[in-house]
Amino acid sequence: MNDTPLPIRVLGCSGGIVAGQHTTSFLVDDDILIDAGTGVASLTLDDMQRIDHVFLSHAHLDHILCLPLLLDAAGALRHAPVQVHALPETLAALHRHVFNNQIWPDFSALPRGRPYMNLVPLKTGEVLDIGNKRVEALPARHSVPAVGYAVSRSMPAQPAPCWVFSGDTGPNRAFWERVNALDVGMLVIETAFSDDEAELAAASGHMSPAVLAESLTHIAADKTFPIYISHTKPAEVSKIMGQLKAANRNLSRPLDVRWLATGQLLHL
Ligand SMILES: Nc1ncnc2c1ncn2[C@@H]1O[C@@H]2COP(=O)(O)O[C@H]2[C@H]1O
Repeated sequence: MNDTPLPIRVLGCSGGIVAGQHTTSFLVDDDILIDAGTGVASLTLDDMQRIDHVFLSHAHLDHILCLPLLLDAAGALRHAPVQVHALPETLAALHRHVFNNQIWPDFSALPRGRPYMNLVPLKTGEVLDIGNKRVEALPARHSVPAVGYAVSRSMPAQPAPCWVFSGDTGPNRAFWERVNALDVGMLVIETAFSDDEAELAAASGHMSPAVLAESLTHIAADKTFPIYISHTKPAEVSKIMGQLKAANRNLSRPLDVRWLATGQLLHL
């Protein structure tokens, strides 16, 4: 059914590893994985086998770490290669540095005749319809080529609310322009560092609370949706949340800012 709520399992949403937390990975329905961080390790073999499409936001380790292991665990159980979608630069980096037959087998060519994955380049702004779901690659500004994603039910007759994921990004007007044009049901946006680390956040293409608060002023006045904070660095979680709450209180229009947790189940 096209109008049933779209379940999104937060397998991981942390900016680093620590007991009980995992790095970025979201399971949309049961067949689309957005990023493949350490959260993938909490899936059963049955869960892994059902994943037909993996969308990667960028090539950094915390977002791709479990892809090689996922393919090794579930590849032989599947009848078709997993479609791995990402920017061409991301796919090239993966192929060169990970699936190079040294760090890991090249599963885009192995096993011979029935490889476990198919690398599918995408462009920022591209929209893919996958069964009854729609995935759009959104602009992001990070230290390496990156995208975010908007995911929704495909509804031919009417726009459906989207789950929007910023990916790793610093401030980026193009992202907010697209967000304002979409029917957003909920937004997951990163705030990796506290304001004390604002310099590092800027150098590494991330948000800090003051920068995020300024960015949130770009949301059109008629838009309301929950804003979930992700990708916080484990050593700074409480500092980031404290600073973000204070910055949000000072906005002329305070927003519905929430904390995203590993294991959370979102319904769009
Ligand atoms: N110049 C830097 N100095 C220290 N740490 C960095 C620097 N650049 C990037 N990093 C860290 O490396 C991490 C790579 O993944 P992230 O972008 O999530 O977050 C980044 C920071 O935590």
